[in-house]
Parts: sequence; C-alpha cells; structure tokens
Amino acid sequence: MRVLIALGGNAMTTTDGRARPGDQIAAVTVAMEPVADLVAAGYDVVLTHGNGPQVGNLLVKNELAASVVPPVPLDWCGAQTQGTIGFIVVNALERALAARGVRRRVAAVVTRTLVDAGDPGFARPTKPIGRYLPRDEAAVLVDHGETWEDRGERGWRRVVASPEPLEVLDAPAAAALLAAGFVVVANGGGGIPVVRSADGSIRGVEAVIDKDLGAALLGRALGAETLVIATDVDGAVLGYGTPEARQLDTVDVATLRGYAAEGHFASGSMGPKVEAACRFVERGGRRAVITSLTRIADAVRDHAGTTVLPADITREVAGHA
Ligand SMILES: Nc1ncnc2c1ncn2[C@@H]1O[C@H](COP(=O)(O)OP(=O)(O)O)[C@@H](O)[C@H]1O
Ligand SMILES: NC(=O)OP(=O)(O)O
Repeated sequence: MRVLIALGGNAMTTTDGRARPGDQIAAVTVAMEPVADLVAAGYDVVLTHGNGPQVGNLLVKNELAASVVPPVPLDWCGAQTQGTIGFIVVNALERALAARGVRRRVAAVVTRTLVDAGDPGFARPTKPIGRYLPRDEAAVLVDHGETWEDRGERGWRRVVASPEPLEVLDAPAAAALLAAGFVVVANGGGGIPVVRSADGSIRGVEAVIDKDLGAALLGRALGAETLVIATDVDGAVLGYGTPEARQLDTVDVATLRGYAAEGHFASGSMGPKVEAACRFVERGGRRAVITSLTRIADAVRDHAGTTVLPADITREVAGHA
C-alpha cells in the first residue's frame, strides 16, 4: 500500500518556531522512527514536509545580508529549504532503516509545483512563515513594508503570498525513483512555486505554497491510497481553544467541509490541512488522516487522530476533546 506522509514544518522544530539546526535534526530523527517501522513492514512510503519556519528564517538572513551578498528571491529560499530539510530527512531515515537491518535507499527530489500567475493569492498574503514576534516588534517590520498577522498566543508572524498548487511538475521523477525501489522525499514546502510562460518555459515566482495542499496533489499524482498529515496536535478540533473543544474522530468530507464553513479551522494552520484531506479523498484517495507526529504508524496501520473518508463510507463518529 502506498502512503504519503506530510511532516509539519512547525512539528519539526520547537514551539518557539526558531528552527535551530540541532532541534530540527532531533525532531526529524524522532519522526523517522515510525516511518522506518512502516517501510520495514513493507509499506510503500513517500514523504513530504513543511518549510514555514525554515523559509522564513532564510528570508530574514537574506534580507539582513543584502548589503553584503546579493539577495535571492523567495522561491530560491524555498528551493534551499527543500535541499536542507531533504538532506536531514534522508540522513535520519537511512539511519533508522539501517538500525532495522533494512537496505533501502532514500532520495530527496527538488520539486517544482505549477501555480497560476494570476492567482489572487499573490495580492493577498496568507501563508505564515518564520519566527513569532511580539506585537511591538512585528509593528516595526510592518512599517518597513512587511505583512504580519496576529497568530494568537504565540505572537505575530510574517505572512507571504500562497497561490493554489495546480500540478506537481516533478511528480514523474518521484514516481521513477519509487519504481526503482527508493523511499522518496518530494514536494517539500508544497513545492517550489513556478509559472509557465507563453513560450512554455518555467520560471520561479515569489511565494510559499501550503505543503498540505501540495501533499494532496502529490499524493494523487503518485497514486497514494492514504495521506497522513502529521503535525503537533492529535487531530482537527471543533471549538478549538474553547471549553467546548471536541476532537473529530472519523468524519466524511461533506460534514468536514460544513465544519470548515462554520469557521472551526484556522487559516494558515488547521484550515489547509482539513482542505487538503478533503481534496485528497474527493480526488480518489481512500482516506486522509490528520494526527500528531508520534501517531504516524497508528494512523497508517489502524486508527489515529482525525480520519477523513469519502461521503458514501462514513458519518461522523463523536470524538473527544
Ligand atoms: N480547529 C483546530 N484544531 C486543531 N488545531 C488547530 C485548529 N485551529 C488551529 N489549530 C492549530 O493548528 C496548528 C497546526 O498547524 P501548523 O502550525 O500549520 O502545523 P505544521 O507546521 O505542523 O503544518 C496546531 O498547533 C493548532 O494550534
Ligand atoms: N510550506 C508550508 O506549508 O510549510 P509549513 O507546513 O511548515 O507551514
């Protein structure tokens, strides 16, 4: 069975979102344990990952150093995070597989994802990236022309353009590596956003694609049956942060979309995960699961977190807070 596992960028760092190298390696090392168990058990695993904290940090470095070295565009920063995160995921997974006596090669693919140059997302930044700052520090950067948003108790966060992913252009390369027996890491950070010019050529555009929406697209392109969206909470919660909070257990797409329309899932965090789970299932995936990093193996083998199924298979089963 082919499974696509999407690792959250925030879940691969620490709660302060600072993404120190040691924290990232430690978190990825832990995350690869259940992944290695699944590969060892014969599951056909594809990995993708977020890059929100990392691409935001890179952008800051880039801007601070602009007077010394030439700045690079945001899509280059995205490509660089695919390289770095892919590197630590490949190292950690190969190590975990070797510890289990499993001889499998792991490869990370630099992956471009097509977007529409006219996407309204370019005019209205929605994707939170980088570190959290207190309101007064964010206000200074807003005065310098950046867009920042109040993200609740953790503070303010910079937001950038996030167009809809239309096609994972390098999915065929990932498919060829899978067919050759590799475990594949692909479409990190939702893919490097690119547009197609009138002459057919491809060029990068400055944006950060939502990795969960990218994962839904990649999952279907590669024929995955199950999508697991692994993050830092156990599942999608109704009334999140209120005394009435209730985690969804098993839910069909139509019911889940209804809850989304009622505003239960925050934009830029749980909202796109819910949308990605719905799209994956609507486009032929068997099931999508939103759960925590520690429950990846349970989600694939059995049941964990919030499971989203096609409308004709299920109705909501009451969960717990
Ligand atoms: N309704 C909700 N149910 C659960 N989590 C929610 C909800 N609304 C917002 N969240 C937030 O979504 C976060 C996970 O999304 P995000 O930070 O983007 O994760 P990742 O970086 O792992 O992709 C959780 O830490 C939680 O604070
Ligand atoms: N690109 C992206 O969605 O990254 P995060 O999951 O880290 O926010």
